[in-house]
Amino acid sequence: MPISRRESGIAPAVRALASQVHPVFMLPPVACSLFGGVLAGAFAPLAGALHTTAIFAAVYTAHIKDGYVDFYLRDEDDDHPLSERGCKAALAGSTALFAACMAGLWLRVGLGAVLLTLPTWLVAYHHAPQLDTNPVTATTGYPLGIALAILGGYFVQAGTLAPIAVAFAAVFLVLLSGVKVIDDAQDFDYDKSIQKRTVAVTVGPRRARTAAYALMATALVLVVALTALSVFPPSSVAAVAGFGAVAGVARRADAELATMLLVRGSYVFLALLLVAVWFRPFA
Ligand SMILES: CC(C)=CCC/C(C)=C/CC/C(C)=C/COP(=O)(O)OP(=O)(O)O
Repeated sequence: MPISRRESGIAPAVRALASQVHPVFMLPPVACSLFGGVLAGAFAPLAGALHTTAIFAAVYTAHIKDGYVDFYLRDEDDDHPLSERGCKAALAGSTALFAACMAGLWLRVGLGAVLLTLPTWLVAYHHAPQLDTNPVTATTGYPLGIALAILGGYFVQAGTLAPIAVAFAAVFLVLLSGVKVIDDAQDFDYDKSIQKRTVAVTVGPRRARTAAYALMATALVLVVALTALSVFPPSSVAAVAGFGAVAGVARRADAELATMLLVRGSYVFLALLLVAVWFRPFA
């Protein structure tokens, strides 16, 4: 049985496997792995490459498994580029790549790096059909992966964790959970029809919006508190002001436009925080 569900041959197989690489979802965790490393100061390329590849393999695993479950087990999707065998082969391949990176990190950095990175694969592999059936784990899975990517990226360079890395991980876990609630609200009607329990389906779109903006506000307050505690430098408030302004506009938009604004706002937020920490302009 071929890898592609449509045609046999190497080129269709490669195209089908490549179709499951979603840059919009995959670039942020990979960037966060690198960002964690940059945050640590000195950057060892081999350890950085092993961690970044492991994070890519984890997110790829999540997408392959989610696509397989949605199409072959739940009959939710109309089409899927990979055959059943293709899904299983891709899962085995991404898991083998992840395991090879774990072995490399163990040898190069130590057990701590493995213990901080392994949960990304566990969360990814169990996203569907286990974690995506509960509104809390369906919402926090991807943000948790991002937070772990920052922590692991830092650890593989520094050999330890520091308050600044934990602070970044916590802020992004809370902020992106808020963004994910708005993102999921876009599919409210469809998710309700298939009884997919997102936050919007579980508590209703209005309360989901309130919860989402409360989570984002909590992340911004956390940055201010961590600035007051000197974990973040004073100029970090610029990131709070930047994201706060975007969130203010998004609040008046529909779920689709709000998601687009908030995702871009998250990139600006990360960039402003990075500039604040890296250059410490008012230090
Ligand atoms: C390192 C890292 C970031 C790990 C986290 C991995 C993780 C949990 C990714 C989720 C990616 C995914 C399949 C999103 C779509 O699911 P959905 O259920 O929201 O949407 P869908 O099933 O309707 O497509």
